Amino acid sequence: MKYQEINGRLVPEGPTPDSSEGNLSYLSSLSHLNNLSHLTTSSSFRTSPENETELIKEHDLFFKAVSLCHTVQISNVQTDCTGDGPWQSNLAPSQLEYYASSPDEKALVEAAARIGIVFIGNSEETMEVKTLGKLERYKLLHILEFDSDRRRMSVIVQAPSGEKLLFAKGAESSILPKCIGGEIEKTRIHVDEFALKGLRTLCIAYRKFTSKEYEEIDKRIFEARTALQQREEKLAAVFQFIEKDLILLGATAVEDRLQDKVRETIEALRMAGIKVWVLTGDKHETAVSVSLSCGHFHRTMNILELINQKSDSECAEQLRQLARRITEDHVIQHGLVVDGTSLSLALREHEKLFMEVCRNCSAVLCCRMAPLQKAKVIRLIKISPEKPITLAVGDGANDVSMIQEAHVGIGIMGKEGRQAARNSDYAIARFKFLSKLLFVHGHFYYIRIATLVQYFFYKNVCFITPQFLYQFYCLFSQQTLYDSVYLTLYNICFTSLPILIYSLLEQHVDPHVLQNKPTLYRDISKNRLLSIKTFLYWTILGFSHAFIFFFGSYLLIGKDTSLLGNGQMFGNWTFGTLAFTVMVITVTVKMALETHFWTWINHLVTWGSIIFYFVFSLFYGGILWPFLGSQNMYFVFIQLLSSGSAWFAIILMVVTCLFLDIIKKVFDRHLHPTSTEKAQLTETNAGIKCLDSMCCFPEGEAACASVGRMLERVIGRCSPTHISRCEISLSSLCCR
Ligand SMILES: Nc1ncnc2c1ncn2[C@@H]1O[C@H](COP(=O)(O)OP(=O)(O)OP(=O)(O)O)[C@@H](O)[C@H]1O
Ligand SMILES: [Mg+2]
Repeated sequence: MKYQEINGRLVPEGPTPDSSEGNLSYLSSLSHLNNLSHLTTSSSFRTSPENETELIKEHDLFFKAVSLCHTVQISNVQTDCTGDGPWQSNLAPSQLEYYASSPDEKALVEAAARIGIVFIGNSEETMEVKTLGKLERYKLLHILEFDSDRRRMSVIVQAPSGEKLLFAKGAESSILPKCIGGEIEKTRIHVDEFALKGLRTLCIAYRKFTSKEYEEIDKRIFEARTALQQREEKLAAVFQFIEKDLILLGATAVEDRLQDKVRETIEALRMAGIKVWVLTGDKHETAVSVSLSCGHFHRTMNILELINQKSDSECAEQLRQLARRITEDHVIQHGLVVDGTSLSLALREHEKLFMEVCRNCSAVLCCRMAPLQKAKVIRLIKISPEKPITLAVGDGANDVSMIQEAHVGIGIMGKEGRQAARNSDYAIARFKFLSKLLFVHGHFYYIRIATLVQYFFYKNVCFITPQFLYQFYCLFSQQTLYDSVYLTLYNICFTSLPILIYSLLEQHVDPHVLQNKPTLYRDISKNRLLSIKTFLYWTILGFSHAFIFFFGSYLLIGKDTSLLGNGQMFGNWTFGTLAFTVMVITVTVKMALETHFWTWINHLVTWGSIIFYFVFSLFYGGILWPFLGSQNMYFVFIQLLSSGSAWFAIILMVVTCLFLDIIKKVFDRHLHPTSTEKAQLTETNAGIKCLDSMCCFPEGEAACASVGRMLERVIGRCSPTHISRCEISLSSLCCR
């Protein structure tokens, strides 16, 4: 806890971890007010005996509220070690391990424990708190659960004295309007100050119930919870009825530290041509401050605001003004801040105008968003005229709806539980891994899938077109060009493995280059590799290859040509087999030409497929198989291979087919290479690659340093050409 604010008095520095009994000196010091003067800002505060008791009461109630109003759980393992369970009153707080779905709650309960008000366990019916070593049992009557629309939660407890109390905590916008007592205005100012520092704030309040009041609300809660229809609405109405007439106790501010490399990751996303929007439930000031610190907003940016709009017309006017400012202000970049209520007004009737403003802003920040609003924003972007692909990243339960709405949903397994991760398409452990996920794995899989799909079309066009052309020469007699076994095995055995292995292993550029140069991602943006142009290219390539297979075979071993030494001529099946053989080789070598990353598996399946075809054909046609009724291919393949001219025909046709493709590739690469193609030329040192990945782990860093030193020594013995290469590798080591 960074700050606490108790009834208008600001405590600038939070308590520090202390003894096993909590920071007893802190609370006991409350009774010696000379120690307390530095904690207060209220000038009206005097250290008189009445104030002293009042202050102790306020502090006590505030911390009681903090340690009772939550849904934190205690780890059983930790509590087992002293006595017989979590109810042990002599349990040392340092042995307690708190678990919560909200990191704020955990921080607050831990902070209260350090002060000396230790939450030591709960069951369905009681909550136990130890105040300065004295055990107090609170009967837990009801929990009014937190939800992101209400932005608050409450508990109703029965104090040991028998009093029935409601403790509520939540966003200042949802608690302060419900308060009728306490230092509301002072607290509001303090909360704003905290938020400007980028801290996450919560307000804490309480209410006392008379027994009659409690009976009434108990009845209402029971009715709502057991309702068979519209339970949610009924519960919301009851919560609304209960959480009112509160007395403000104070506010808390918790620092929500950014994970490491958030700034770098956001910068990389931007360089990759990805537009970043931040959607958060946080307060406006907190959200802006966090956006500035994470690099979403820059100091040089012109920040436009659409906040606190009350009506449609006011909102429309503000939007028009913003649109005007964007055209008039000669600033390169604009950032837009919009809050939940203004956003719903903007989307009601002025959707187009709003989108127009957003389109001209390089960064958009939406704060105080309810979960469904986050999903709505994603839908709005999805259906905008540009039809962009949306990706949502979130870590909390309030991000689930937006994760599900986006084309790609990514959940971060973090302090806020696993709900987001469980509902996502991909789950990552840290935000920084997003760049590797997109720029390395995303890029690889896009290339792999794009090639896989188009190659399949290509190889089947190659396969079926000669059969079609053949019909013109066999009087449409339904005679097949290839034997039925070849027809069956073409896609299953002869040409399946190279593309399968390609689509699993291909790395067209070194992964480190991809990660360090996010701009390469632009080469595959807008589905560039699956565009009509590339699809047509592959299809035309397939047709041209098929024409070469068919007419090449026809010309080279046509009916009047004798190709065997003894004057024998080839028949129908030999003609078909020749075309088929050329096809299997061409299609496989074409895959080899597409492959940039050669492993032994690629070699095995590529050359293995061709060898398998030959070996299979030799056995298939070379033996009279007893279980085959008729064997059209008997000795056909062997006869084909025994002709030198057939070998010449095969080589000539394969080379002709691939030559066209190679020429196109060479011209393309030299005349207008893409950045990815340029990067492919960047030399990468295989030895350094494994070092690089080693450095990603903390344990690897020490090893890296020593290897780095060793390399430096080795450089001294290198030739000048090698030195420059080593230096690049070394500098990449030193960056870490
Ligand atoms: N456990 C809680 N108890 C009471 N109030 C809470 C709790 N968690 C959050 N709040 C309040 O409700 C607000 C909205 O919370 P929500 O979880 O929707 O978004 P967030 O956690 O602030 O931001 P993000 O969208 O970045 O996760 C918070 O800003 C906070 O003021
Ligand atoms: Mg949250």
